[in-house]
Amino acid sequence: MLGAFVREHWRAYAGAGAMLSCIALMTVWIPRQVGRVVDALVAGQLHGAALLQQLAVLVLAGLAIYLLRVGWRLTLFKAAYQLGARLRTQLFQRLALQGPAWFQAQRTGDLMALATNDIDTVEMAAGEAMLAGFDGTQTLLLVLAMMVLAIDWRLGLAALLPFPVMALAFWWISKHLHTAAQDALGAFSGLNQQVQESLAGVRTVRALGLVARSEQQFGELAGRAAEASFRSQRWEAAYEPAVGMTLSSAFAIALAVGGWLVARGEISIGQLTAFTMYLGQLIWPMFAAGWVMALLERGRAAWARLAPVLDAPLTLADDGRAARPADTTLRAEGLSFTYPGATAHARPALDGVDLTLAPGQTLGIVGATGAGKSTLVRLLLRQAEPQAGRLTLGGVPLPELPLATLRAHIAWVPQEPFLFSASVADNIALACPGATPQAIEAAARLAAVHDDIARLPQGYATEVGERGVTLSGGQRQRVAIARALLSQTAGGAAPASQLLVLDDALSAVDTGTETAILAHLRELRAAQPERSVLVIAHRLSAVMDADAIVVLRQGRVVERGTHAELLALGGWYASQWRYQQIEASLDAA
Ligand SMILES: Nc1ncnc2c1ncn2[C@@H]1O[C@H](COP(=O)(O)OP(=O)(O)OP(=O)(O)O)[C@@H](O)[C@H]1O
Repeated sequence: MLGAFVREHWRAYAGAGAMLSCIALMTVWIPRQVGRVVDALVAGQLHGAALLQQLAVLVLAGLAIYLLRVGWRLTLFKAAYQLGARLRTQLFQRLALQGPAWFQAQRTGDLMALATNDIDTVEMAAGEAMLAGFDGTQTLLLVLAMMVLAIDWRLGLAALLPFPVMALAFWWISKHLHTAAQDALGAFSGLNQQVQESLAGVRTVRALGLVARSEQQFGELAGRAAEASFRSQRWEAAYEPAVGMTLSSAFAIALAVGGWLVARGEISIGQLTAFTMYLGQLIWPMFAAGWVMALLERGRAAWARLAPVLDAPLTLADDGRAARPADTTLRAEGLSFTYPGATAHARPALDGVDLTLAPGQTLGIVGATGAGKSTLVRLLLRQAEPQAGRLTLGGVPLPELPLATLRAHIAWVPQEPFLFSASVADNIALACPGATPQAIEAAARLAAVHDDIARLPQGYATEVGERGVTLSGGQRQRVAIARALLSQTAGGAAPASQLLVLDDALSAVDTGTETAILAHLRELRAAQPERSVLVIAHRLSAVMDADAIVVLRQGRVVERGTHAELLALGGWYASQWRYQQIEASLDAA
């Protein structure tokens, strides 16, 4: 991935490399020139305008180095930031393709940390580290060549004696830094997870009086993250003393051996001056080496966390190519599903379910909690694949349809709908961005939420979601119903969906509102006779007018028929109906 990125942006990398080469050449030229100037001064051959000219050339060279340094950074960082943006997009695309089974095994905080912290770390490794590594190595080789070849090889070799020890120290530090960096990134992820959970559950935490415990937990995690970062920084900091000690030993050796060579007349004072300047120039490559190693180790640790997510096999295949069938009969045949991770003797969530929903019909699904109703919807939306049996739309098995086709066919209202941080109107028009205000209001009226919206401070323009007004559970459900109904009626860019799925979507509204919404749905169906509705409900009044009702118990169909037939059957439905009727009359009293 990194290699491919560098190849693609070779111009930026080559440009930055060329600028760095110019810098390195000028950098090694300067001491040599200073040496010459010193020797000429000592010999009394340089003064007046000639001296000023030499000094001006040196200053200009310094200025050119400065400008080139700015240039390479700008060129390269642009490329590195592009890498960051690319990685983030790739991560997001990958996440969008994953099915719920994959998300169940992930922690939100980890994914957020990957998208921010880990990608930043990889970005640093690809930008600064790569070029500083190149620059450091180049400067090191040039400076060494000048020291050994252009000044005196004996002096060069003697001064370099402490360097192998430093290389050994670097290797040892990097080994520890890699582990420490991995721990630090992991600890940051854990902290992120805690922030995410605490904020999402802040009301529950407060209501249960768990603020102190939550604070303590957070404090502990923050402490652990800080400690892990500190450990990693401590290893990083160990590079500096290693460089410092090596260079001071090298300076001591250079002065001793160099002084002796000058005394014997084998090198000039100017050459010794140049040599010590070269030694000083080794500071940057040495520090660069430590710094680059630290960045690369951190980058490698981040990449090791990022790569498995980018390469994880998709849990949801989207390779169906069938066209949208003309006949939209939905059929389940022998449908069975067991949740992954369920114990061997656990009952399947769905067990040999057969049902049919013809175009224009309404099918009600009822059953006690845990009977498998929501699981059926999950399979219908292909959030999971059945282990046995199949679901077909117009005879076409669902996996043979492109996911986009299937999802455009279904308008789904989940039990707990999500509202985005946007206006009510935008939330309703989520699936049909081009919908007119009139169409949005019509959908809101059908979902019996128009009056509630009209009472909001800015009506349809009121911001809701995390950053806006908090709507009640029932209002949220009705906004979601309006959203689904709009996607069934409004033209917009997307094709109108044909199947409305209400997954216990009326649970939080009162019986009167439920009756009003169901009456609207009936009117709508009369106008659009080919549309079908799947109603999942606890409250039987929501399905009593359905063309057929299926009762699930422990994943199996135990009763089926119309409301009247089921009452006559005298089974679960009939007793549940009686019970709910009594409950309703008690509520009314
Ligand atoms: N993500 C999951 N992992 C494992 N088991 C699950 C999962 N979701 C549901 N189940 C189990 O599958 C069975 C059917 O659950 P499902 O949610 O379909 O029931 P339901 O009829 O929709 O219930 P409710 O009316 O309470 O929403 C239950 O035994 C439940 O414990």
